[in-house]
Amino acid sequence: MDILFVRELKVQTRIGIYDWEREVPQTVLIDLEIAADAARAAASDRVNATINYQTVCDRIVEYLEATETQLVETVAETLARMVREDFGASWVRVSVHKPAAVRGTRDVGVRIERGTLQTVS
Ligand SMILES: Nc1nc2c(c(=O)[nH]1)N=C([C@H](O)[C@@H](O)CO)CN2
Repeated sequence: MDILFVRELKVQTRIGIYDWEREVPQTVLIDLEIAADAARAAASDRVNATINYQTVCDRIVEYLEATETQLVETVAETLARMVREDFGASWVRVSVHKPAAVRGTRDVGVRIERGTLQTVS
């Protein structure tokens, strides 16, 4: 199976386990890997034959800018469900990074995989 990817989509969202943390939006970075049939898309050279990664990014930004959550896990699960249910992906890997959220680190976060990645023999 082929993979569409998005690296370091930068979004402002209210996130954190402390009330003070969610008073102002902070930056999160989203990485996505989405199973998609690149050969089918290439055969027609039409974006409607595949998942439009611009549309996926727009949806994620719209959602996260409007929402408030405590955990990076909640964001990851929500985005994984969105990509699978709304965009028809059979498998997705989602990483949510919080840069500089913990002193002494570059970033912290979570990476999850949901669905089934079909391999072609
Ligand atoms: N497993 C998690 N641990 C923590 C999270 C989280 O989202 N998942 N969040 C925090 C704080 O919000 C942190 O980013 C700043 O202290 C701590 N632990």
